[in-house]
Amino acid sequence: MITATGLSKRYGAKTAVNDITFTVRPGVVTGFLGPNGAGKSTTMRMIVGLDRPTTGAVTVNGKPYAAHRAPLHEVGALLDAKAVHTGRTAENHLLAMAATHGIGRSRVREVIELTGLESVARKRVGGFSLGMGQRLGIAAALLGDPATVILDEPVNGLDPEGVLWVRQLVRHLASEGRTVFLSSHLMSEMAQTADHVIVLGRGEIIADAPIADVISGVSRKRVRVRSPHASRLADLLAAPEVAIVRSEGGVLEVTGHESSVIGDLAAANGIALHELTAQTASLEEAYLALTADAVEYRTEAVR
Ligand SMILES: Nc1ncnc2c1ncn2[C@@H]1O[C@H](COP(=O)(O)OP(=O)(O)OP(=O)(O)O)[C@@H](O)[C@H]1O
Repeated sequence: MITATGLSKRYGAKTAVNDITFTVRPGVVTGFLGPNGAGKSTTMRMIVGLDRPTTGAVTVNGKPYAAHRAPLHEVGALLDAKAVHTGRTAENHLLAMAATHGIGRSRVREVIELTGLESVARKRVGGFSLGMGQRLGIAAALLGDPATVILDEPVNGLDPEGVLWVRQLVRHLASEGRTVFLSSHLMSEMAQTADHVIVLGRGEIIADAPIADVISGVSRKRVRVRSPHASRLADLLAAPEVAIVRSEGGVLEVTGHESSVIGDLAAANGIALHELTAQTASLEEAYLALTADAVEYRTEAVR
């Protein structure tokens, strides 16, 4: 369990994280989403004591990270996969970490197998691909068999098989009752992996809910209508809160009316409908809608 209360981090005049309060619960996968610079990494660094909060506090399993006597058994974190001594082999890197906690060689072998690193375990980390580095970072995070696992962008650099592997691994870890907190930019990936999401924008929480609620909560439902009398129907549907986009073939994309309202209105006016389809927004659309005002580095549309 991770509990943050009124957590803020300022770097000089820059507020990276602004008074956030949240709980990451055991037994579910919680995704941490947000545009670049939203404050995800800063928050994760504060959770594991690598950054000191300017105000507020964060605890893991009831205590600040640094107050745990054997932190690797409490929290396993992958924060920067490149933060490894590149001259060491993967196995020696894990053995060195294990030695700090009296963790035996057999557990090192176990995490090497679990992360599919057997064939490269005796190779120097300096020559690793990004994907291998990610696997090694995950192996290190799991070394102490921790109750809480924090992974910053774990699928970054992984091939499709690796992405699937991470998804299955985190779901498995949650099913064992662990607290799993992972950040990602890949909304589609999160939709298939996380049960719950916390969305950060400009250092503030803009959503903290089950993933299905986030999708349905922010998206105004769109209805696709096709009719040989599209123009007449569009006139009838027009209202201040209603947006209608017309396209070829008598198709209207209507936002602001339920499909039942559109169907009833068409029937009452003797207008035939050839199609009436309610469209649900994807997680990607929901995310873009949520973070539209919170994107720090917006890419202007090319004219
Ligand atoms: N050491 C630092 N000194 C000054 N500013 C910092 C420092 N670390 C982070 N920031 C700023 O704080 C903000 C939040 O950064 P952070 O890396 O936490 O965001 P993020 O959501 O993890 O983004 P990304 O997805 O790009 O990694 C950014 O504006 C960043 O420039």
